[in-house]
Amino acid sequence: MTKVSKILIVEDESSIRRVLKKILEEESSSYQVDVAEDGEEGLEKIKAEDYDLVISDIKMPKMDGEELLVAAKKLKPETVFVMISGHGDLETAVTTMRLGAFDYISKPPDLNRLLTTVRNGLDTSKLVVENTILKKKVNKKYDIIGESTPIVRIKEMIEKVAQTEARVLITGSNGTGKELVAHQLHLQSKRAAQPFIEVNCAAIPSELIESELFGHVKGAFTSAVKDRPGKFELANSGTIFLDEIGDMSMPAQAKVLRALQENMITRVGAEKDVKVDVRVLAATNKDLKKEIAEGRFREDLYHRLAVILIEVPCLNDRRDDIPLLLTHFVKQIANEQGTVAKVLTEEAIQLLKEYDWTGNIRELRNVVERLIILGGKEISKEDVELFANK
Ligand SMILES: Nc1ncnc2c1ncn2[C@@H]1O[C@H](COP(=O)(O)OP(=O)(O)OP(=O)(O)O)[C@@H](O)[C@H]1O
Repeated sequence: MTKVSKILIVEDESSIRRVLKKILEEESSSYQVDVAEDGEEGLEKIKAEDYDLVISDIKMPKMDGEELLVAAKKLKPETVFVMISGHGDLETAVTTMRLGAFDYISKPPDLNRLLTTVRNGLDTSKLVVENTILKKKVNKKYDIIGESTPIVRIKEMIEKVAQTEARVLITGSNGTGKELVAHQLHLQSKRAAQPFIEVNCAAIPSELIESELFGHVKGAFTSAVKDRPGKFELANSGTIFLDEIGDMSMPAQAKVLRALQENMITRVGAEKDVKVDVRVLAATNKDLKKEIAEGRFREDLYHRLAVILIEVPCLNDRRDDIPLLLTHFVKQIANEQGTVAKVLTEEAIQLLKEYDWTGNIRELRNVVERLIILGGKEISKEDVELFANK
């Protein structure tokens, strides 16, 4: 069965409205066509119903087509708009394209052109919807699970801070979820549609870090065979996440400090500076105050980075979240493996809740994966005792 495509025609001239409706309904039985007489009525209908495509006249009483487009895109950004432009408003038609309209057709509408545009518009609509679903799936990977007081407090903080441009330093021991916090700060920010670039500062040898972060020009050093942008440039308009910042060498810290102070970077070997617009998030499992006292971390850089501090609590301090995390991981792993999720018995959950997890949620996830592979259909307390290795 073909999927129904819901189309709304917003047009004040009743003759054109009727003709358009008739043409579309005759073209395909899968087109379900609604009509509205002006922008205001159109907006009410868009609020109440999810349309795949809206065909809207530009000149209309009460609310014109451009206003309708802007208001509708705010409510339902994925709605595809085709504008109908009359003699005098070709320029407006071009403007509406910039405001997110898919296409425009001129009055009186040419039949073939109209049907092709509608078909193309509906194809685009399908792609946009699929894309949104995929993005949601990917973003779900970064959901922070937990309802304990410390986690709720962290989520509230993320919500407040994400909207701002403030730099954030995320601290906490290994595997507590610092990376998830950084992803959420990006996803809930205005920069969400722009790149999120992650740099693991501990994994890059100190002699390469400058080129990795700031890029290089051809010939800057032996292996620099061509110009290459660094992570700061790649993150332009978006967010850079400097993970394990406590492991960065002192010379590299000086360069990062300059980038933060001036919003400028210089590729290794280049003469000119490049302006960058990047939000900086950093994380560490080290006690940076101690690192500063021992001369391994620059105090000025610390103050640049830690405008907002988010301390992620370790799992032992939020044991109440363990059952939720267990269910989450069981589902997530079953999903990855394409199998049916197993069930943990109450006793198994209780036992896992009592173990000493230090901070590491990654370890908890590994244990769940092991239990799924080695345990029975229903994961029992005995399975936990045998395979959890705690
Ligand atoms: N609250 C949570 N809800 C769901 N999954 C979580 C949560 N916290 C951590 N995880 C999962 O645990 C693993 C480790 O988390 P993450 O990589 O964010 O930790 P980290 O603190 O950045 O670790 P590291 O210090 O080793 O870089 C990831 O698989 C992550 O998805």
